[in-house]
Amino acid sequence: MEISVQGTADAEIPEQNGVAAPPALSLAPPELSPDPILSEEKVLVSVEVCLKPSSTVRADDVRSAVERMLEKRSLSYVDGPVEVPIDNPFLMDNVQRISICDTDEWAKNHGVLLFWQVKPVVHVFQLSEEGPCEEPDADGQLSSFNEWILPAKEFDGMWESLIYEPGLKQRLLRYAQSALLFTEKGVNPFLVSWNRIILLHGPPGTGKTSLCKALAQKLSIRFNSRYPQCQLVEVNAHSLFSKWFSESGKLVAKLFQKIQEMVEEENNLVFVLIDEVESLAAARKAALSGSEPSDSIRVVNALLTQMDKLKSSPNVLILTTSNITTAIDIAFVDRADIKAYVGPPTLRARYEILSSCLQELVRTGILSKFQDSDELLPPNYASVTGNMNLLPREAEAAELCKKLLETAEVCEGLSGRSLRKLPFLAHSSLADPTRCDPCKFLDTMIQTAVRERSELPD
Ligand SMILES: Nc1ncnc2c1ncn2[C@@H]1O[C@H](COP(=O)(O)OP(=O)(O)OP(=O)(O)O)[C@@H](O)[C@H]1O
Repeated sequence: MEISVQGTADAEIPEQNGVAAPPALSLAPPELSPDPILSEEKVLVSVEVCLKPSSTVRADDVRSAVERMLEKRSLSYVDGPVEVPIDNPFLMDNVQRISICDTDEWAKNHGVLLFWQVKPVVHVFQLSEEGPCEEPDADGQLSSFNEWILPAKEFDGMWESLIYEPGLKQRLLRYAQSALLFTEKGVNPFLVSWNRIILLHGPPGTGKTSLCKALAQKLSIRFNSRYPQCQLVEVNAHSLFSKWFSESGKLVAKLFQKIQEMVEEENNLVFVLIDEVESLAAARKAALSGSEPSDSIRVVNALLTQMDKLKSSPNVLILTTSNITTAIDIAFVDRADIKAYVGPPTLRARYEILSSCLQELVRTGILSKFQDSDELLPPNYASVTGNMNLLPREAEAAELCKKLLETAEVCEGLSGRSLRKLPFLAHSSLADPTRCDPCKFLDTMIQTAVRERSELPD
């Protein structure tokens, strides 16, 4: 029987074969999501506040100071930096930067987000400068995992630098936030089932590993009131299964023992990043064909069992990546809740990636400024592809945009990794690298891209 979850008890009950059908299960009619323009409901906007490395003040004091500062702001909210007010010595002394995040989706659907529509949620954090901790094993060999304290200086800005089709990053962030919330609230896993495992798959160089690290960094900032400590353990599955094959069993045991110790501390949020998970399937296959020691299958099984064990800990999220979707162990794919395909960059993403490369070269003085102005930014993709009514003085900017768009078109088929290398390769082929304006530089980028594409395997 179909159960309707809409309608009210007063709704007319249709007759079925002359017999009055039983009343449909009545739930309250769904509420329309309130429009903050018309109602009192506010849009939650994350505001991230990065403390200076030297700062020793309490995060709560900074949060209150930033909240007071934002109350005085009568501007619209868009993603990007907010200036630290110079008349606020407390913030000036302690805060490195303040950024507004996640408003882009709202802006896309509804236009401008005005200050009175917003409820800012302030997250205060300080970056760890410790770097990766690689523990050598008993024989002095490098271990098969790296450990980071989050939020780490090395991953700062990574989230913003990754450009995908709209929605992908938000989807991952929301998924991870829900997964942590469900566990936190003690939702019964027999009634509602979810794992805390994400699988990103797609061609090489599309930013999967970086996206996992950036997501872990983001979550460590967003959840820092609940989890004041946060760690990322980066495991390379390939090295786990091939480098010291006979030792693999011990390595898996050692790795998970270490993770288990981290997880036992309930204020610790632990991310386990397993790269190249397709090697699990390869190890199992090799074991079956007899070309590898037969205990490899036990190692794969041990890994899966250990991952299942971790499921009972509320403070772990497992992030995995693979280049070869079809070859991922089916037992593994089944365990992942979110399987997101991360493909090569679209035209828009290529434009934005190349634009951010140019900005960086202008910022560092390698390229001259656009039209000798103070403006570092070439116009964004939307203004290039939309109806751009440029003023005459902006004609030069328009020229630059067109060139950039042309370059992005030529780069079709190149991965994000290759795109980020392109400016370097182009620069190294310049006859006179000391005199470089952005438009001429883009001509060299086009030539370099054509050469790079011709060298791609068929
Ligand atoms: N969509 C993207 N936007 C911006 N930068 C990107 C993008 N994709 C890749 N990159 C750049 O490429 C670099 C390499 O990415 P990363 O190693 O994370 O890719 P991957 O998909 O994990 O590669 P592999 O599968 O070969 O390990 C990133 O650090 C980033 O600079």
